[in-house]
Amino acid sequence: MPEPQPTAFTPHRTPVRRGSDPKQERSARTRLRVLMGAAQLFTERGFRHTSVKDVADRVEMTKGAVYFHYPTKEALAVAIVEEHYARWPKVLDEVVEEGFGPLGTAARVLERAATAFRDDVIVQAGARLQLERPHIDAELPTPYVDWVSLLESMLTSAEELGELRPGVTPGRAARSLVSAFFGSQHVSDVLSGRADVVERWRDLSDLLFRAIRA
Ligand SMILES: CCC[C@@H]1OCC(CO)=C1C(=O)O
Repeated sequence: MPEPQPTAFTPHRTPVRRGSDPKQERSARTRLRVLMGAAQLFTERGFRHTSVKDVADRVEMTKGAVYFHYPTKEALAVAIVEEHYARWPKVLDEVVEEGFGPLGTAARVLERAATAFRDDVIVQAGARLQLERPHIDAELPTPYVDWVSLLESMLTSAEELGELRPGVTPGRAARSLVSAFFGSQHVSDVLSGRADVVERWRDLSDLLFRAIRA
Protein backbone atom coordinates (compact mmCIF):
# COMPACT_ATOMS: atom_id res chain seq x y z
CA MET A 1 0.00 0.00 0.00
CA PRO A 2 1.81 3.14 -1.15
CA GLU A 3 2.36 5.78 1.50
CA PRO A 4 -0.32 8.51 1.16
CA GLN A 5 1.29 11.52 -0.47
CA PRO A 6 1.57 14.37 2.03
CA THR A 7 -0.53 17.34 1.05
CA ALA A 8 -0.31 20.88 2.38
CA PHE A 9 -3.10 19.85 4.78
CA THR A 10 -1.17 16.88 6.16
CA PRO A 11 -0.78 17.73 9.84
CA HIS A 12 2.78 18.96 10.22
CA ARG A 13 3.77 17.83 13.68
CA THR A 14 7.26 17.22 14.94
CA PRO A 15 6.76 14.00 16.93
CA VAL A 16 6.82 14.91 20.61
CA ARG A 17 8.28 11.94 22.44
CA ARG A 18 6.41 11.02 25.66
CA GLY A 19 8.01 12.74 28.61
CA SER A 20 10.34 14.74 26.37
CA ASP A 21 12.95 16.28 28.60
CA PRO A 22 12.79 19.89 29.85
CA LYS A 23 15.65 20.89 27.49
CA GLN A 24 13.64 19.71 24.48
CA GLU A 25 10.52 21.50 25.74
CA ARG A 26 12.48 24.72 26.25
CA SER A 27 13.89 24.42 22.74
CA ALA A 28 10.40 23.83 21.28
CA ARG A 29 9.09 26.91 23.14
CA THR A 30 11.98 29.03 21.83
CA ARG A 31 11.40 27.74 18.30
CA LEU A 32 7.74 28.73 18.53
CA ARG A 33 8.67 32.17 19.89
CA VAL A 34 10.96 32.76 16.92
CA LEU A 35 8.27 31.57 14.50
CA MET A 36 5.65 33.90 15.99
CA GLY A 37 8.05 36.86 15.89
CA ALA A 38 8.85 36.18 12.26
CA ALA A 39 5.15 35.75 11.45
CA GLN A 40 4.38 39.14 13.00
CA LEU A 41 7.10 40.82 10.94
CA PHE A 42 6.27 39.00 7.67
CA THR A 43 2.64 40.03 8.17
CA GLU A 44 3.53 43.64 8.96
CA ARG A 45 6.34 44.25 6.46
CA GLY A 46 6.53 41.29 4.08
CA PHE A 47 9.34 38.83 3.43
CA ARG A 48 11.75 41.12 1.60
CA HIS A 49 11.58 43.94 4.15
CA THR A 50 12.22 41.65 7.11
CA SER A 51 15.72 40.56 8.11
CA VAL A 52 16.76 37.82 10.50
CA LYS A 53 18.15 40.62 12.67
CA ASP A 54 14.66 42.17 12.77
CA VAL A 55 13.28 38.80 13.92
CA ALA A 56 15.99 38.47 16.58
CA ASP A 57 15.24 41.99 17.85
CA ARG A 58 11.47 41.34 17.89
CA VAL A 59 11.89 38.25 20.06
CA GLU A 60 14.77 39.75 22.08
CA MET A 61 17.24 37.05 21.08
CA THR A 62 20.57 37.08 19.28
CA LYS A 63 20.80 36.38 15.55
CA GLY A 64 22.82 33.31 16.44
CA ALA A 65 20.00 31.97 18.58
CA VAL A 66 17.54 32.46 15.70
CA TYR A 67 19.91 30.81 13.23
CA PHE A 68 20.22 27.86 15.61
CA HIS A 69 16.53 27.11 15.06
CA TYR A 70 16.12 28.38 11.47
CA PRO A 71 19.29 28.47 9.33
CA THR A 72 17.87 30.98 6.84
CA LYS A 73 15.05 33.50 6.48
CA GLU A 74 13.64 31.19 3.80
CA ALA A 75 13.48 28.35 6.35
CA LEU A 76 11.37 30.62 8.56
CA ALA A 77 9.04 31.32 5.64
CA VAL A 78 8.65 27.61 4.81
CA ALA A 79 7.95 26.74 8.45
CA ILE A 80 5.30 29.46 8.72
CA VAL A 81 3.53 28.47 5.50
CA GLU A 82 3.57 24.82 6.60
CA GLU A 83 2.13 25.81 9.99
CA HIS A 84 -0.51 27.89 8.17
CA TYR A 85 -1.75 24.78 6.37
CA ALA A 86 -1.33 22.59 9.45
CA ARG A 87 -4.14 24.58 11.11
CA TRP A 88 -6.86 23.22 8.83
CA PRO A 89 -6.97 19.46 9.62
CA LYS A 90 -7.73 20.30 13.29
CA VAL A 91 -10.43 22.78 12.25
CA LEU A 92 -11.93 20.17 9.91
CA ASP A 93 -11.92 17.50 12.64
CA GLU A 94 -13.66 19.88 15.08
CA VAL A 95 -16.35 20.87 12.56
CA VAL A 96 -16.94 17.25 11.44
CA GLU A 97 -17.48 16.42 15.15
CA GLU A 98 -20.44 18.81 15.14
CA GLY A 99 -22.22 16.36 12.85
CA PHE A 100 -23.54 18.64 10.10
CA GLY A 101 -24.03 17.29 6.56
CA PRO A 102 -21.31 17.82 3.95
CA LEU A 103 -22.64 21.19 2.79
CA GLY A 104 -23.04 22.49 6.34
CA THR A 105 -19.57 21.21 7.20
CA ALA A 106 -18.04 22.96 4.19
CA ALA A 107 -19.73 26.23 5.11
CA ARG A 108 -18.61 26.00 8.73
CA VAL A 109 -15.02 25.03 7.91
CA LEU A 110 -14.71 28.09 5.68
CA GLU A 111 -16.26 30.31 8.37
CA ARG A 112 -13.72 28.94 10.86
CA ALA A 113 -10.99 29.68 8.32
CA ALA A 114 -12.22 33.27 8.05
CA THR A 115 -11.96 33.59 11.83
CA ALA A 116 -8.41 32.23 11.70
CA PHE A 117 -7.52 34.77 9.02
CA ARG A 118 -8.75 37.49 11.41
CA ASP A 119 -7.11 36.21 14.60
CA ASP A 120 -4.12 33.96 13.81
CA VAL A 121 -0.86 35.68 12.86
CA ILE A 122 0.56 32.41 11.48
CA VAL A 123 -2.40 32.17 9.08
CA GLN A 124 -2.03 35.84 8.12
CA ALA A 125 1.72 35.51 7.58
CA GLY A 126 1.27 32.30 5.56
CA ALA A 127 -1.16 34.09 3.26
CA ARG A 128 1.20 37.01 2.73
CA LEU A 129 4.17 34.71 2.11
CA GLN A 130 2.17 32.82 -0.51
CA LEU A 131 1.50 36.12 -2.27
CA GLU A 132 5.24 36.83 -2.17
CA ARG A 133 6.31 33.31 -3.21
CA PRO A 134 8.02 34.56 -6.43
CA HIS A 135 10.49 36.39 -4.17
CA ILE A 136 11.12 33.49 -1.79
CA ASP A 137 13.85 31.13 -2.91
CA ALA A 138 12.36 28.03 -1.27
CA GLU A 139 9.93 25.19 -2.00
CA LEU A 140 6.59 26.42 -0.58
CA PRO A 141 3.42 24.28 -0.67
CA THR A 142 1.27 24.97 -3.73
CA PRO A 143 -1.47 27.33 -2.59
CA TYR A 144 -5.25 26.80 -2.91
CA VAL A 145 -5.14 23.24 -4.36
CA ASP A 146 -5.71 21.43 -1.08
CA TRP A 147 -8.68 23.58 -0.20
CA VAL A 148 -10.13 22.85 -3.66
CA SER A 149 -9.75 19.09 -3.23
CA LEU A 150 -11.13 19.18 0.32
CA LEU A 151 -14.19 21.18 -0.72
CA GLU A 152 -14.65 19.11 -3.88
CA SER A 153 -14.81 15.92 -1.81
CA MET A 154 -17.38 17.50 0.53
CA LEU A 155 -19.48 18.79 -2.38
CA THR A 156 -19.30 15.38 -4.05
CA SER A 157 -20.76 13.86 -0.85
CA ALA A 158 -23.42 16.59 -0.88
CA GLU A 159 -24.24 15.76 -4.52
CA GLU A 160 -24.58 12.07 -3.66
CA LEU A 161 -27.05 13.04 -0.90
CA GLY A 162 -29.02 15.20 -3.34
CA GLU A 163 -28.01 18.35 -1.44
CA LEU A 164 -26.55 20.12 -4.52
CA ARG A 165 -28.69 22.09 -6.98
CA PRO A 166 -28.94 20.18 -10.29
CA GLY A 167 -26.28 21.38 -12.72
CA VAL A 168 -23.83 22.37 -9.97
CA THR A 169 -20.64 20.32 -10.38
CA PRO A 170 -18.54 19.75 -7.24
CA GLY A 171 -15.20 20.61 -8.89
CA ARG A 172 -16.34 23.89 -10.42
CA ALA A 173 -18.18 24.89 -7.25
CA ALA A 174 -15.12 24.05 -5.10
CA ARG A 175 -12.85 26.17 -7.28
CA SER A 176 -15.34 29.03 -7.14
CA LEU A 177 -15.58 28.84 -3.34
CA VAL A 178 -11.78 28.94 -2.97
CA SER A 179 -11.42 31.88 -5.36
CA ALA A 180 -14.24 33.71 -3.59
CA PHE A 181 -12.77 33.07 -0.15
CA PHE A 182 -9.31 34.15 -1.28
CA GLY A 183 -10.68 37.35 -2.79
CA SER A 184 -12.88 38.13 0.19
CA GLN A 185 -10.08 37.79 2.75
CA HIS A 186 -7.73 39.77 0.50
CA VAL A 187 -10.18 42.67 0.10
CA SER A 188 -10.75 42.62 3.86
CA ASP A 189 -7.00 42.65 4.50
CA VAL A 190 -6.43 45.65 2.22
CA LEU A 191 -9.44 47.65 3.45
CA SER A 192 -9.56 46.77 7.14
CA GLY A 193 -6.53 44.68 8.08
CA ARG A 194 -8.98 41.77 8.12
CA ALA A 195 -11.03 43.31 10.95
CA ASP A 196 -14.21 42.61 8.95
CA VAL A 197 -13.09 39.40 7.22
CA VAL A 198 -15.67 37.17 8.98
CA GLU A 199 -18.62 39.44 8.15
CA ARG A 200 -17.34 39.95 4.60
CA TRP A 201 -16.97 36.20 4.09
CA ARG A 202 -20.43 35.52 5.61
CA ASP A 203 -22.05 37.86 3.06
CA LEU A 204 -20.37 36.02 0.20
CA SER A 205 -20.80 32.57 1.72
CA ASP A 206 -24.56 33.11 2.19
CA LEU A 207 -24.88 33.98 -1.50
CA LEU A 208 -22.71 31.14 -2.76
CA PHE A 209 -24.18 28.35 -0.61
CA ARG A 210 -27.69 29.58 -1.45
CA ALA A 211 -26.72 29.28 -5.12
CA ILE A 212 -25.37 25.73 -4.90
CA ARG A 213 -27.80 24.22 -2.35
CA ALA A 214 -30.67 22.07 -3.79
C1 LIG B 1 -9.55 28.94 1.23
C2 LIG B 1 -9.05 29.72 0.07
C3 LIG B 1 -7.55 29.59 -0.18
C4 LIG B 1 -6.73 30.22 0.92
O1 LIG B 1 -7.01 31.62 1.01
C5 LIG B 1 -5.76 32.31 1.24
C6 LIG B 1 -4.70 31.33 0.99
C7 LIG B 1 -3.28 31.73 1.12
O2 LIG B 1 -2.52 31.28 0.07
C8 LIG B 1 -5.25 30.12 0.72
C9 LIG B 1 -4.54 28.89 0.32
O3 LIG B 1 -3.34 28.97 0.00
O4 LIG B 1 -5.20 27.82 0.33
